Amino acid sequence: MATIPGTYRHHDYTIAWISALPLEMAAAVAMLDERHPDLPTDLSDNNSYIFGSIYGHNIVIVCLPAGVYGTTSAAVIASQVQFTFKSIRFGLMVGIGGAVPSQDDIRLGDVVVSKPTRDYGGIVQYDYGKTLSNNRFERTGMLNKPPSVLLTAISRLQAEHMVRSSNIPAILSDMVCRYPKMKDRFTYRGAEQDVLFEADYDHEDVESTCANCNPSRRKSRPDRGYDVPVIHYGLIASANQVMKSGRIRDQLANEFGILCFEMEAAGLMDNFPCLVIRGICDYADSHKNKQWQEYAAATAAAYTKELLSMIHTKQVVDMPSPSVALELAQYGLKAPVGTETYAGEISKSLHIDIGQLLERISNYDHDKVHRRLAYKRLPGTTQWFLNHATFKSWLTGLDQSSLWCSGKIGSGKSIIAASVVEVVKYRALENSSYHCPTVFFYCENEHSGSLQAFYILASLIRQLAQLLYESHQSFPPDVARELERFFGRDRRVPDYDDLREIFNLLFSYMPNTIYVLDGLDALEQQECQKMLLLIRATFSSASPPNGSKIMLSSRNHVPGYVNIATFMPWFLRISTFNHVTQDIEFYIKASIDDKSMLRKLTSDCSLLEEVKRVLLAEASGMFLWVYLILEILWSTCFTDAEVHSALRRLPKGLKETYRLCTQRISSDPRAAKVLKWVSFATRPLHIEELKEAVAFDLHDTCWDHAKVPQDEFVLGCCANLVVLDPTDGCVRFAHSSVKKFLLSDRAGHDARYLESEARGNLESRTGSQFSRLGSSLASFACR
Ligand SMILES: Nc1ncnc2c1ncn2[C@@H]1O[C@H](COP(=O)(O)OP(=O)(O)OP(=O)(O)O)[C@@H](O)[C@H]1O
Repeated sequence: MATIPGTYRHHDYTIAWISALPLEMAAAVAMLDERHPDLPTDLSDNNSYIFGSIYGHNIVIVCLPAGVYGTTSAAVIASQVQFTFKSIRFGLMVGIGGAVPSQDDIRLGDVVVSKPTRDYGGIVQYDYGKTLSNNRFERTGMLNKPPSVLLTAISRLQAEHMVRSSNIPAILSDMVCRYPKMKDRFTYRGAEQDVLFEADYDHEDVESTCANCNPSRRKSRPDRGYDVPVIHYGLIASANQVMKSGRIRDQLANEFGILCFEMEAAGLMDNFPCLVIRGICDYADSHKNKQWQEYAAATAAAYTKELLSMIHTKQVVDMPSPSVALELAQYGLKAPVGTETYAGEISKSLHIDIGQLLERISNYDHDKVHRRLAYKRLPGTTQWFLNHATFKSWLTGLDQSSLWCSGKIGSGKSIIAASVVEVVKYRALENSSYHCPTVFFYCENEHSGSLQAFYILASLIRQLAQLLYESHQSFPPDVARELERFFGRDRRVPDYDDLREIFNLLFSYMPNTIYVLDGLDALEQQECQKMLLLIRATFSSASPPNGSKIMLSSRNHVPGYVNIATFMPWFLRISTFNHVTQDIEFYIKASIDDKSMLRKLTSDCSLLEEVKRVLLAEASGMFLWVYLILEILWSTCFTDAEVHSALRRLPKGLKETYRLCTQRISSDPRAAKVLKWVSFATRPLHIEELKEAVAFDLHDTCWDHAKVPQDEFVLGCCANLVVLDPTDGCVRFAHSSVKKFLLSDRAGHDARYLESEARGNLESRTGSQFSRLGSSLASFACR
């Protein structure tokens, strides 16, 4: 439900972030996108809380009382948190821990995340059990696993990190930018300060640092060559005692396969669905000291933030609350998803469940598209737009209802639109906490019909109906009547005019709503005109009707009109032209840093600076061009001379660049296959589906696993024209213009990429009897 500024209540908070030490709490606070005002707590709740949000999740941060650590203290905290915040769905125990270096190549500053194994739920309470007569100690009991929403997010993030580097460095530099005071203590300490001694060599002098320890007893480990923290997934040991012995550490680690030691998790796991994340600050031996604690707390917090970006707020809200979940778990039951949001019938006059009703209005997953675009944004970019005086006056002013963001192809307008949606729907603008109901649509040719006015309007109606229902738990009678007529028992098939009327009705019941529509230029002329006429009729003057506002983003020209400003002159306008240069510069630098982790383009720093300079000068405002050129440079240049030569012959504009990409891949028949499948499947294919589709031909009659290519091949063979979408694991074109280019420029590339042939191929394939492809292939046919 949308939250009005300054009115967060206890029940708005769904995630508890638990820290054991103030320095861990500080790292947690530094991760907040937005800090919320304090809330009063019950007299019986002695905790002190800090409130805020990350990626739209409302989070309460709590710290154990000063000097009181351990499992018992954590258990008490957990029960108080649950008492005060009834909507908390799970906890994140985030802080520092001691590593077991023998289990994995774990270094100080790395992060260990608790992950269940066959025998344990992720945490091993090694001091819990019974002493047997022969003086042996038998560990008993298995602590609960983290909730599945977190385990799924972990898997997704693990997969992500296999294809791209983690966002932790970016999150940490953002932290230092926002909180310069943290720079001294919460940043990387240096590889030379990361010293590991042999497990059986004890610290020489209890009072001092390792200055007196024998350097010859240091374990030599290869230089990693990078300082980005590595994430390790596995078992974490928890007990009420500090682990300060290399020998016992390794003994326990060998017994359980433990990666890390800490002291609180065991107190939480059985009372509270929880995930434990530990930044490594020492090696749990007698040399243990505090030098790395702050940085380790920061890396664990940054990982947690990245993990939260993998989880949608609705997934959390739809989880049963821990008390319900624990109760149901005792009976081996699971709570039905979404019961809290959509309980029962929508009103007496309606005869279907609200969820079913919304699905009937539109089954388009607008939120998923949003997540994908928001995810693409490089942190730190699009800020120029959000800080633009015109944007601010549109968002907060009383006399401006309409804004148009215009710009050329690939200049980042969709990403800007997604940033605006993030700001107004899921978080608040820095220092202004502006939150309001938000309805949005990104025009993408992802599903058949999705570029039609009817389809867009249906999605807007669905979102408005959902917002209205969530705020009142029922519909006004006239709305209920209309919804019943078309989407309830009567199910009359609506035409565009019917939808327009329903939209107008809902619009009038939803004041102060923000509408964001991106990419109307992708529509055919007639469809675009329908949408623009509707927008003009609804937002017919500068001042906002019922306080609602609209932001359109599109290319400069829209089908049927010279541009939006000539059709609706009262629209405020912000052009990306000239404004995105700084973002593009940042994007070039970040992309080069990213790519250099895998392979350095050159070791000549001045040449690398030259690459950056030329790219910035030639990009002419297009992120997309930069993205493609970087791939070309990295996959075709292996000497400095080749880099110099490539820089002199850079393709101008997107068309020339696409042509170069397709020329490079045209000799590879498998690349043509990938392009065909990505083009003509009626829905985006999951990478696993695509790999299978590419693996087999029409003459194949049985499944042969050995033919299935690797992910890297499928993604790498098309010169970055297709990309893996980490939010759903599907493979899509890097941009909608790629498909248009491929279809329009057939003469310029491989003739195998012909629609008719692709159709025939796919149609025959869906009819064949692959054992594994089965249902997935049958579910999409050709357009
Ligand atoms: N702020 C950003 N951070 C990271 N990547 C970006 C950013 N802006 C743009 N990009 C990259 O450039 C691509 C093109 O951006 P986007 O789709 O937003 O352009 P557009 O202006 O909406 O294009 P079109 O006119 O075709 O709709 C994106 O898919 C993304 O890969």
